[in-house]
Amino acid sequence: MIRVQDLRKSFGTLTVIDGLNFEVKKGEKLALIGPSGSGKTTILRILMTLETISGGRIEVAGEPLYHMQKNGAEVPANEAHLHKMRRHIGMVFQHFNLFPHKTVLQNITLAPMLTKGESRANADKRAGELLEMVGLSDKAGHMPSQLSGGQKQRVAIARALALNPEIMLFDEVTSALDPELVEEVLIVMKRLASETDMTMLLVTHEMSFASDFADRVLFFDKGKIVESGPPEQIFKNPQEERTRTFLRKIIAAGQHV
Ligand SMILES: Nc1ncnc2c1ncn2[C@@H]1O[C@H](COP(=O)(O)OP(=O)(O)OP(=O)(O)O)[C@@H](O)[C@H]1O
Repeated sequence: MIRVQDLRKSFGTLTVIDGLNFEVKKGEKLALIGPSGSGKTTILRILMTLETISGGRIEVAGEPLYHMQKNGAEVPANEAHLHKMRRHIGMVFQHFNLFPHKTVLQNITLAPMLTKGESRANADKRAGELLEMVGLSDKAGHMPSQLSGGQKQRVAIARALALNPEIMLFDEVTSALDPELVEEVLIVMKRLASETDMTMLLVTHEMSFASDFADRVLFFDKGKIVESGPPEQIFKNPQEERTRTFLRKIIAAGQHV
């Protein structure tokens, strides 16, 4: 579903991603973990086409994301191509990014109506189903300012799902929440992971969540994959010293892994 080959990304002289290779199969749930500043968010932003790349190649659903072949040469993808490719992917951000002057329902229906030309009736129906799935049927007419952080994040998840993406990207979706609100968002995401065949990539600092959610975990440091494997391997029997050092620090900070 996603193939990343020799990906490089620099911001000016700072190299953030340095020759990255990985694949994500259709339906796979992948967690990206690693120290702060190691480039995890940048990878999701690149997949969402919010950042350009400095080198390498990414394929999504068999098509290059950023570059298209023209007479045998690679040329940068144009806006129309990026627009088409973005339809495969939905993203949920750390800071919800809801439209503050729209109701919960309008937040969810806006994109399907504007970008897919869906009728209001169809968009409302689908939004109703999604609100039920995230446990917020009673909040359709509320404004975002009337919701808790956990509720806002569940609306953001419903909004991303409204475009029926095949791939969902979650960037530290619980790290801006008060601790007592984290669980309600994790429950929704675990349900999504177990009940749908969407391909999902999750960046998280919560190791127990990565462990419950993912089929496979990538431990990532300084723009490179250090170790990749099922959660039991990465958390219980890591093969690399850098992974062990990272996990020791996490445990010392009070987390269960
Ligand atoms: N737009 C930008 N301009 C310059 N530097 C950037 C930009 N975006 C990210 N960086 C830098 O790239 C590096 C990787 O950032 P990124 O946010 O991808 O890391 P991360 O692993 O997600 O970190 P965290 O876990 O703290 O969110 C950091 O050094 C960051 O300062």
